[in-house]
Amino acid sequence: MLGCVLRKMCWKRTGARRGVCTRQPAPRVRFAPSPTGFLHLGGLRTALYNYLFAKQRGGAFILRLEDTDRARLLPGAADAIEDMLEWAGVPPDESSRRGGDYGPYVQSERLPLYSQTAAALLQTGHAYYCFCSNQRLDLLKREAQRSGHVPRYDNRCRRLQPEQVQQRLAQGVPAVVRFKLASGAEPFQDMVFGWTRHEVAAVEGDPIILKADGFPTYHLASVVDDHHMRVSHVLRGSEWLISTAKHLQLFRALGWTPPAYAHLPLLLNRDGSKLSKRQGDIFIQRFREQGVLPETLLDLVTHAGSGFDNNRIGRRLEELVCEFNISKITTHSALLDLDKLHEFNRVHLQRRIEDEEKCAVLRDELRQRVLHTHGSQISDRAVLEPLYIQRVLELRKGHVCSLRELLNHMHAYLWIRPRVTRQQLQEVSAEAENIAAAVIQLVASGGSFESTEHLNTELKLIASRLKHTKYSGMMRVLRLALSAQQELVNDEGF
Ligand SMILES: Nc1ncnc2c1ncn2[C@@H]1O[C@H](COP(=O)(O)OP(=O)(O)OP(=O)(O)O)[C@@H](O)[C@H]1O
Repeated sequence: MLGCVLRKMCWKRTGARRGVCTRQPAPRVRFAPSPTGFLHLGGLRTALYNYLFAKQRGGAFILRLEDTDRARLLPGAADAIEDMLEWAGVPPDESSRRGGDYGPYVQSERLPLYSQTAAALLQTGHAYYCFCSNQRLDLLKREAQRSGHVPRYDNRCRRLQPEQVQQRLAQGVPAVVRFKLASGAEPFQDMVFGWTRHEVAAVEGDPIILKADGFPTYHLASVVDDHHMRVSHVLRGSEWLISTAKHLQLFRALGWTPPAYAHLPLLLNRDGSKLSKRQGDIFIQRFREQGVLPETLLDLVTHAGSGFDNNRIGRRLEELVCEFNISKITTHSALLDLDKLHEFNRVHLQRRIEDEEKCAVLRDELRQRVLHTHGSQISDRAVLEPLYIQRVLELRKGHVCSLRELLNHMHAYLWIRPRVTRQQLQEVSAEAENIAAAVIQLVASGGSFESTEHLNTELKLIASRLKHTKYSGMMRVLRLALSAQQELVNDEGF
């Protein structure tokens, strides 16, 4: 805790990493997903690091939806992304749902800003209209591929005379706006990757910034929005690192001060591929449905990567905020280890059970789940009482890793009368009826079951009176009668 306070003070008074003695304004950071799919673990980690960075320094965490790729929009994804951030405990301070001073927070509602900016760039000669048809662009691409070169636009329309441009516009020839890349690369200091330099004009043709349908591409839209939303730090996936040179050129052409950049290592699948919406990867909703707790996911994604002094298990959100240290983020991508999920959830579930307030919520949730799963089969309504549910939670904490597990067939005996036939019991022991009668008598006599030791002594006494059944055989009969399980209940995960 003390470390956290010191880090906050240190950040405010100095330029922290650079050691500059100036007071830093509270940062404004943004998470900017495209609503072309649901939030996955990789996106969640990038969102979380933005959140931690902002909260550690008393700043604002903005959610901006980048919905300019109209062909890939997925209905419902925008809402679902924000729902998942809220569920995960990292809600934005500003978003289209929450409002804020710098909205709209959805790019499709900001189109005039982009067209005005493109017009300004055309005006100052930093951009130009391009009338090249898709056919020509395809041809360029194929030619490059045939000759073993990386395909790139040849900047042909840069050379059009103003009259030619006017004429084509007047004729209604479809046009895009391209940004003139300057040659020569200016290095910049990335907060994670350090000094970086990318000679973009040497490897790429001039990029499109405004499409023929009036929608901006990512490059223009993100620069315009970062400027107008007063974003001070851009923390985004490292796949954008090489585009940053382009973005910095745009900032310069517009006369704007760029934000500081931190490119975050990506979370990868086991096969080394990037977790991505396009592959329908590991969506947060799915984990939630399976009973994974939000703090488990936060723990899992931070554990996979860097950004902390150590890799201990079981950090709560407040601890993540305190302990996050951007200078500890490494440049290499991290493999996601889903095998840890069970262990992490077990730890966090136990913590919730031990927290009075959170446990009350768990009890309600478990009750709902019990009703949903066993509903009409429940003959003893006492199993729905808070005290009973609390007892179940206490007994199974540290063993089960999700509430869902308490509803599987192995745990059905906790809620409904087990279905076992006399024959099944007799197959285990010919003295099954005697055992049952003796145990029923023990219960009816009001024997104290407060301690397991006491209960064991009583049960051993009953076993000693049996002729053909040992204590272990008697226990098998009881287990079968009470739980319909032949073997000990094994906790099996989600
Ligand atoms: N696997 C990942 N690990 C870490 N950050 C990621 C990962 N995938 C995406 N991000 C980051 O999350 C933010 C939002 O990403 P976005 O919504 O574009 O998701 P995406 O999975 O990259 O999408 P798509 O694959 O559909 O292009 C971006 O900053 C992006 O860099």
